[in-house]
Amino acid sequence: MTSLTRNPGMALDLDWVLGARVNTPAITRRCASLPARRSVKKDYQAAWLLKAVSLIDLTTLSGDDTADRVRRLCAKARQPIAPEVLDRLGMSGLTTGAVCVYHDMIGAAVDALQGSDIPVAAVSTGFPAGLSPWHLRLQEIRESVAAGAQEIDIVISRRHVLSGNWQALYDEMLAMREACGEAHIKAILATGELGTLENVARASLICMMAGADFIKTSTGKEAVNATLPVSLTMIRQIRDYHDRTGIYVGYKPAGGISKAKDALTYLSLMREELGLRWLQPDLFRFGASSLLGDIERQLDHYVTGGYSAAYRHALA
Ligand SMILES: O=C[C@H](O)COP(=O)(O)O
Repeated sequence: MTSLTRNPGMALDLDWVLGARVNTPAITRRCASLPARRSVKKDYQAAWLLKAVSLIDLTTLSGDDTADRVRRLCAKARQPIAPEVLDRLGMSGLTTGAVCVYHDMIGAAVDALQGSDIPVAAVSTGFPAGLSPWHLRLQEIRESVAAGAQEIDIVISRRHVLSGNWQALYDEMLAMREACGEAHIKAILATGELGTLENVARASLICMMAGADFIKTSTGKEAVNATLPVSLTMIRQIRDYHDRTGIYVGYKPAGGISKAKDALTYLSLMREELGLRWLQPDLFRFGASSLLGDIERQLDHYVTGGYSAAYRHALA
């Protein structure tokens, strides 16, 4: 896989953060027009769906996860699309971007992915609430890295955003990044709990200033997870951060993205707002547990002309 880009971060610039404004009606209008305008057909659609597969953090984050389930997920990450379908599409060697699991499942995932280039991502820091004692959240990051996770998805303290305590959010993010060492850090904002798009924009900037390699929308456990307006708000902050610093930060929408057509809409949004560079696995991932199943069905349909039953793709 493409080696991941790192964000060195910068000093907290509060003027920049507090100056961030979001034109909510304009964001809403732009997002409403996207699914209707986006129309990728036939060969192009198949190619874009294969691209989407390569960008999935194939995820299982359930209380009843077992090593067996994680091993099956890893087998799927190694071979996400049936070889005969891939063959008909003239492609080989396709894998997902990563496998994403809870800390306790890292060992099983690392073992099952031996010999592949697929990284293990772990959700750490008391996922999903992120409210366990501070020293334990940092310790969990260190232990996840020691167990073999190459990517760490942390959750920020929503209360720092809701109370406007930007310095505390910056300090928290900085400490978490340091605890990650060489592992890449994705900052989950839990946008469904941040109240306003302006808060989303400000939290995005703070996390990037404190060195987040990716900013991610949601844990998948909030009442509202990834949405297009939140995505547009976050990726415009990524663009602004890049324009001002030259630094590349990745984007990961997560939670509730389960349909191939929605994945295409997200890819189209990224391409229009940030350009093709942001459609590589080092700068874009889908956090998704069931998206792959629908993409498989659409590709099956493209190749065979008929839809396979969803149960045939139950694992993804
Ligand atoms: O980070 C990934 C999310 O937890 C996955 O959410 P999902 O199960 O709604 O696809």
